Amino acid sequence: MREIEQLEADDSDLPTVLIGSDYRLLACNRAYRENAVKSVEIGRSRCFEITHGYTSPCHENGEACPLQRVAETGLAQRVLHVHHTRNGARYCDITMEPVYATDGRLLGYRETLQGVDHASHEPRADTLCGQSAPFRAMLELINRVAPTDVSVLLQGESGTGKELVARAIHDASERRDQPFVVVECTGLNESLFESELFGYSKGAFTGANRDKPGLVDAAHGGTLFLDEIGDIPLQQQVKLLRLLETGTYRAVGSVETRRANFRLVSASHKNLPQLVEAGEFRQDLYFRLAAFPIHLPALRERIGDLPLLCDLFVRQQSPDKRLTPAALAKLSGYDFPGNVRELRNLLQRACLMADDERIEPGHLPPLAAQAEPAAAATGDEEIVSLKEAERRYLQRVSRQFAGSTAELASRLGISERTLYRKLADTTGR
Ligand SMILES: Nc1ncnc2c1ncn2[C@@H]1O[C@H](COP(=O)(O)OP(=O)(O)OP(=O)(O)O)[C@@H](O)[C@H]1O
Repeated sequence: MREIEQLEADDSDLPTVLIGSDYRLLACNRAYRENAVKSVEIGRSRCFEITHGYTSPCHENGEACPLQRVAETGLAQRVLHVHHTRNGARYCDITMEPVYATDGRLLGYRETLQGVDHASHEPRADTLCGQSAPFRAMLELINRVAPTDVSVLLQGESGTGKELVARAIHDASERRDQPFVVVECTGLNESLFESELFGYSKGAFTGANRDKPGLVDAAHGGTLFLDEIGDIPLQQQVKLLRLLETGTYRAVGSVETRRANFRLVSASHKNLPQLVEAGEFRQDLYFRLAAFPIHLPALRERIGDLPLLCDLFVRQQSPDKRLTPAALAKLSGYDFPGNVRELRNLLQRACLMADDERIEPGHLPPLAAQAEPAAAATGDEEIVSLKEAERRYLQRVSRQFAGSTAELASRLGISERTLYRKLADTTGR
């Protein structure tokens, strides 16, 4: 029972708890008690009651239960959950492992809860916001890699949040108090590339009338974020590779070799493996950059996050305004080639166009519809449930209709309240 005494006496800030096979708490530290919204009763309280407010285990509520997995496999597990804490509901990175007595008997399961500050499942400024499965899968990868020094490659379409993710990785790393330096690689020609990245010494070229440190110097101790890395021409790729392989560099016009100290995060909207295949990107450099690749889902792949993101951007622009369900339905049928950035810009404009607190479909610009399955033209009409047909129809008409929700409801022969409810179902995918 030394484990129990040790845990009760543990004064660290990481909430930690020992849980029995029946989900009851056997011991916990001070941080766990202070973090909990309910009072913790050792021997009585069950883990899912304290952290989720559930009355039954997480797996019966649609969430992965780490205890169940550890019991099955005997191996440590790490999962991402949303927990109720004193600071509200927040993402929590959970690690669970079995704990054995010296005689080999299973004592219970030790769970540590690491709060995630860089992401939120509610609208919160300056964090990565999302709830959908593709978003959570991305967040799990971010949380795993952030505390290490491994090079990360972010791949995703323009506007998917690559710079935001790069910052999140920096903020969640040991280097968070050191600089985060962004290098926009597009448009850096050969001489600019070297002098920007490595700096130059006085007299290196005409106009160099003083020593100038480069971005690698500026990032010393911190994170260097190379954005649009796919745009670097082959000659510069060699120089970057040399920097990464030797960990050293020389300022232009200098003979002094300097040692670099940065964590590398790079990003590209281009498909780098395809560029490698086409001979436009060096394979050896690609392998160095992509030690840990992370795919950032396009907004259309995580359309379930649309209501949350709309809420975030409308609140930021005009805290008193709200998007009507009809306007949300119009947005949800759109493809968003410009992703989250396009959504943010579109809502900024809509906030300016709406005179009262309701943002209606007419306040949004015309949006090209997503391609519908071309069935009718071939005569092979797809058979779907009437509910699904209604969903598709409502999405289509709310996209096309430029008037208010009240006018649309009247044209459809239903009350405005019924239309609101149906449209909310339509977007709650
Ligand atoms: N998950 C998210 N939660 C909140 N805001 C987001 C999220 N993803 C992106 N954004 C916002 O969308 C905008 C675009 O993000 P960002 O500049 O990071 O994208 P990017 O992928 O780096 O774009 P580009 O490839 O064009 O440089 C920013 O305002 C950013 O704050």
